[in-house]
Amino acid sequence: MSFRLQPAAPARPNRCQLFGPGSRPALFEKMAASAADVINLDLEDSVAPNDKAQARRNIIDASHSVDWGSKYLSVRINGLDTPYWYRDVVELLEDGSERIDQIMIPKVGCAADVYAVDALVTAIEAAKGRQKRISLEVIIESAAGIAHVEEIAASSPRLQAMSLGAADFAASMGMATTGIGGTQDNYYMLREGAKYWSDPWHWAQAAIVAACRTHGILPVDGPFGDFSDDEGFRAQALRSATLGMVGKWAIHPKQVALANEVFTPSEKAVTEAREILAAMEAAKAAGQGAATYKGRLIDIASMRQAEVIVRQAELFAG
Ligand SMILES: CC(C)(COP(=O)(O)OP(=O)(O)OC[C@H]1O[C@@H](n2cnc3c(N)ncnc32)[C@H](O)[C@@H]1OP(=O)(O)O)[C@@H](O)C(=O)NCCC(=O)NCCSC(=O)C[C@H](O)C(=O)O
Ligand SMILES: [Mg+2]
Repeated sequence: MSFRLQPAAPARPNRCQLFGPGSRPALFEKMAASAADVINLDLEDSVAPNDKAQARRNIIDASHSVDWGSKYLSVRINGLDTPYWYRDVVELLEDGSERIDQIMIPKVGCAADVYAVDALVTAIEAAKGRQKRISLEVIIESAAGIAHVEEIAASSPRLQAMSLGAADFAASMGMATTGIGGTQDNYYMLREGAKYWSDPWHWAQAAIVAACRTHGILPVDGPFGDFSDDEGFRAQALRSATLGMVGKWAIHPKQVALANEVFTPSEKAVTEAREILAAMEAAKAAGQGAATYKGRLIDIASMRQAEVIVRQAELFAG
């Protein structure tokens, strides 16, 4: 372990982030009633330019009128390259209720993007005497974003979560696909005439997880566009969970249960993790640093792995 300890990410459930356009207020009550841990009301790409001002008003009104229960309530503002973003922040925090928890910044390309939003949020909070400190989340969805991912993860004490935005990421990278996440037909290895598909999102996800874990940020997988493909969503989510991501976006309500299922450790996994911890406690009491569990090696590092699963299970139980 480095002399500098790895900080813990915020201890709150973030298995599923359900998105809905700010221009469709009829969806808000349904979103609030869903089983998603986080709600993302969108002012950015799902809202047409002519609807931006009304969408802001809809979200502000809903922050007062809708019962969001225990949901973590996040609003995605417009990108810093647009004329909309500063009004998004100003109006949301001047007129929106204290129920708003988080602002999501899209297309972040460098730490200064987060700094700019942080400065504006800080000024408004002080001027308006807001009681709740707004947190930030960012989307890595450009070549610049992934190139600067570590400095972005370190950019602000307000930063709590970071997502991969597969659609804009693919566009910015010039990737030859219109798919939003998932298996890409042309990304395969060939051996003796058989195709073996590989995962073009893997390296960006791994870079995001490493940056997030270094700085105590929640790494989240973004959208899976084909909401008619449950198995495709599940496969993508399982890969993300295996890499260390804590949750995934839902762009349609039918994806919420899938994300919750994948990012909640199964009873079998939790039982196994507890058994590993017990076996290692017994080994330590006997003066040993390693032991055998179901025919395989376990040691002190296995305890740390098992603790990750037990901590997750405890988070969702309570
Ligand atoms: C994708 C949708 C446009 C589909 O909407 P719709 O045609 O209304 O869907 P259905 O008829 O299948 O709906 C069935 C019922 O579910 C309700 N519904 C629909 N969407 C939602 C929702 N988001 N939350 C809650 N409830 C929802 C319908 O009202 C129906 O209810 P009922 O009639 O009572 O049965 C739509 O789902 C949608 O707009 N999704 C979100 C789109 C969005 O926010 N996109 C932005 C995030 S993705 C992105 O930005 C890309 C990223 O940045 C990147 O670069 O990768
Ligand atoms: Mg995007």
